[in-house]
Amino acid sequence: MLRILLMDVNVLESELTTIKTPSDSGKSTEEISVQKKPSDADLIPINKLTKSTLSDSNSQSYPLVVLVACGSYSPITHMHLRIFEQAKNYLMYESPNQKFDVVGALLSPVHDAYGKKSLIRDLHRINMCKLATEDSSWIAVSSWEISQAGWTTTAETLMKYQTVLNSAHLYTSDIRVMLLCGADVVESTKIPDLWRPDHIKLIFGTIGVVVIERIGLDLQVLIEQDPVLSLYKQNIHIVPQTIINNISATSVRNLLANNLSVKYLLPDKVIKYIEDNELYGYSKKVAEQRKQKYITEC
Ligand SMILES: Nc1ncnc2c1ncn2[C@@H]1O[C@H](COP(=O)(O)OP(=O)(O)OP(=O)(O)O)[C@@H](O)[C@H]1O
Ligand SMILES: NC(=O)c1ccc[n+]([C@@H]2O[C@H](COP(=O)(O)O)[C@@H](O)[C@H]2O)c1
Repeated sequence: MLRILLMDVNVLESELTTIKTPSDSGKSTEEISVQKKPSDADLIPINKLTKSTLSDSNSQSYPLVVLVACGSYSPITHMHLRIFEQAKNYLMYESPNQKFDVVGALLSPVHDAYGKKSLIRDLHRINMCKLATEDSSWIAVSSWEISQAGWTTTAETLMKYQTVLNSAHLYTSDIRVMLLCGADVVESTKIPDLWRPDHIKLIFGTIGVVVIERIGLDLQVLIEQDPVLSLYKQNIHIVPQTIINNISATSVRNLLANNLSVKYLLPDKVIKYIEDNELYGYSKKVAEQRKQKYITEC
């Protein structure tokens, strides 16, 4: 089968021949690169945005929201996907305070230049995120961050998405981008020099944040005790974890490095991609050797 790939030449020129992309049929693919400079519209998909639902069924109208989750996704897990659903449930139906009409979400993998040791190449992370969200009617993957010349701060990324959504004129009322993250990201604002003070003010004070609780971290206390975050607590929506799920990408990488099963921690399509491309230390040879040993011993 002949497969044509459209890729951002700025970032991916050198990668084209070596990376196996998701194949619909599961058969082998031949890759040809067609070089094209992608526009923001190519990189920031808006095709999955839904119509407003809460506002339609009530005389009252609710602010329209697109959730944006910036992160490493190395690799994407079921927990990363789950936080979108948790946030949507909470903002639309469970929150005792202001409710929001969640019309879509963008999953925004970070640029390789962010420099975290655990990051594998951004094209792999994007491909896995796309496979993981194929079946979602409302979560889309943005390649905008990885297509920039270097790392983009979260505040700049959110502002970019807000601008693109504003100029698309999709709804009669305003649409608002909000940051979706786990509690560890909020905690990281305390790390000296990691976040610019004006960015903290912009993200927490103006844009708004939806935070998913993580085991071992008391968010209420963290926010109350922080002189800056406590100023913006009205704008920080804390989503309780009613079903505790603590899958971490770190533990998934550790399992893969030891050629151990990660089934049910990640979508099957993502597992197949990792195995096909032998990512995170997973080795087909070791897997085959183990299989042979098992057969011989039985
Ligand atoms: N178990 C979890 N509970 C709540 N939020 C989570 C959980 N796992 C990840 N997240 C959130 O998902 C987003 C993307 O996560 P990211 O890939 O950057 O880090 P991570 O999953 O903690 O990975 P790593 O283990 O590599 O540090 C972040 O906002 C993070 O806080
Ligand atoms: N100053 C900033 O804007 C800033 C600082 C640290 C992390 N982040 C973002 O947070 C996300 C998660 O990063 P970690 O995986 O390091 O927690 C990434 O998308 C990263 O870009 C942003």
